[in-house]
Amino acid sequence: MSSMFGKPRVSSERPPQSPLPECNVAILGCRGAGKSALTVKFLTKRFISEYDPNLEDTYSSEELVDQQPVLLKVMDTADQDGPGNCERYLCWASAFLVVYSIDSRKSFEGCQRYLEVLALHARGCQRRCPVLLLGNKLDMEQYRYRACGRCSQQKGCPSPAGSGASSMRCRHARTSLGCSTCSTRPCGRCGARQSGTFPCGRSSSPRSGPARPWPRQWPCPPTTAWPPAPSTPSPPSTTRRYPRWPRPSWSPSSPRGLRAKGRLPRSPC
Ligand SMILES: Nc1nc2c(ncn2[C@@H]2O[C@H](COP(=O)(O)OP(=O)(O)OP(=O)(O)O)[C@@H](O)[C@H]2O)c(=O)[nH]1
Repeated sequence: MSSMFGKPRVSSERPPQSPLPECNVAILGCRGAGKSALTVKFLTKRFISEYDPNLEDTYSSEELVDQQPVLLKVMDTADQDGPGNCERYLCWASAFLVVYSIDSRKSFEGCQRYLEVLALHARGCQRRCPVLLLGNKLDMEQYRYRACGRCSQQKGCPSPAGSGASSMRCRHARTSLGCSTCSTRPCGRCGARQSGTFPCGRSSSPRSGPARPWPRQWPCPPTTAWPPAPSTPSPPSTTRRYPRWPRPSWSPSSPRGLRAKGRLPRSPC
């Protein structure tokens, strides 16, 4: 049994005649939401920042799901302007991931159109496909728009309860989406950017800490939680499990793939 992505591989123990069950996952969302980054992170456990926004591809990886080996196929879509030509993934996928960036209200609102398309498709479809609404770029929490509770200005990504996720019958992955304070954001009513009490009278949460200029820097560099993308292939190390190159366990369906997207360094071989 060899190791792949830190998980045990079982392919060598499988009789050759029994094909793996397949699971097709389509990753949807507005441009820049981080779909490709998520895909790459999942496949390689690395964060790679360069990208070509116009490329779309499907990748496959053997994974363990409930202790069972599954051939997971991930379609990293690249719609130009919201859902279009949706048949290519509606008929193909058995699960959908609708991604938005927590620092972009526009990307969140863009998800609504995808969820509507999926809901429409589900109505005319016999099989039920799970849909997950996913808030991405959690390291950008400090730049996330938020609603001012006093002014009722909905500038930010709403909480899952108000997101419409339940009415769209999808799950909403919320890791840091909760609106705790907007003290580091301009107040929707008075425009002030400070902690404590705003000129309009709204108080900030004590959890907010010191005020930060907003935005401090844009675009935000990846935090330390994201390993920097090396420009050359990383040799396997004992502390970090980066895949060997070339990696046999997953592959883009076309030569364009991630490498063409600039997301993967070229193999040294
Ligand atoms: N800070 C931070 N940046 C991210 C994260 N995920 C993606 N990005 C950056 O966001 C930008 C867009 O990411 P992509 O993965 O290309 O987004 P996409 O949804 O695939 O965009 P399209 O290919 O245009 O559809 C890139 O500059 C990424 O480096 C994240 O979790 N944190």
